[in-house]
Amino acid sequence: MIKIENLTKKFGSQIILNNLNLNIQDGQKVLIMGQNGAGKSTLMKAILGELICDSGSILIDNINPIIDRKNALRYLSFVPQTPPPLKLSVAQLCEYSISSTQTDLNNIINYLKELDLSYEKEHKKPFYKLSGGMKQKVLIALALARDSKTILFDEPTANLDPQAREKFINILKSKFQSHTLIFISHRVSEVQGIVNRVIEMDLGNIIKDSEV
Ligand SMILES: Nc1ncnc2c1ncn2[C@@H]1O[C@H](COP(=O)(O)OP(=O)(O)OP(=O)(O)O)[C@@H](O)[C@H]1O
Repeated sequence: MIKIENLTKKFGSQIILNNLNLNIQDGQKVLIMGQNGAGKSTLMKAILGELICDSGSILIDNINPIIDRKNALRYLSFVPQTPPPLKLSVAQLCEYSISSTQTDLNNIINYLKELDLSYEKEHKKPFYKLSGGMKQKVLIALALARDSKTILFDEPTANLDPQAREKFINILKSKFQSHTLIFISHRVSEVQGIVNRVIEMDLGNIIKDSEV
């Protein structure tokens, strides 16, 4: 369970997260929406322990991700909005993920295959030379293969073609029913049929929180 209490984050004098309270139960599929600059990515960074907030608390299964990030990250995977410009080859990136998270290479390869990306064909390529959609597929496959209890996705389908998007959604529907999934997206249609809760943010506040 993710438990967020009275979380406030400011950048300079600008309040980005405004005394936010939010509980996400195990197994929930949550979409976080809101206009550009509403604070969605900032909230995700805070959950991942990447950002120290000014006040309030976050607990992930009773672990504070700022104090014990390594332990908190055992339960969390993350697919970022902007893939990092890594010089590592796809194979090296997979090896890194395997060594740091006990992921199985066959799992990664299978998810890539399901998303129509051939590991055989692409594994020697530097990650930064892949197309935007291919990068996204690699990051999605790495996150899914970790099989962590909670997976956070920041605009995961933004670079995917319609077929890959459908395949991604089908994988989540068939294999990740019991996981906690948290998406940031501007479009409900992107994650329709998966999410059961929609949260809308505006200027650092939760302005709507509804079951769907
Ligand atoms: N490191 C930073 N330093 C200063 N301001 C920041 C920083 N990171 C984010 N902000 C500001 O915080 C606000 C919220 O940004 P955030 O990225 O959380 O928005 P978002 O809801 O994810 O937007 P988008 O839909 O555009 O991705 C913005 O006004 C942004 O300029």
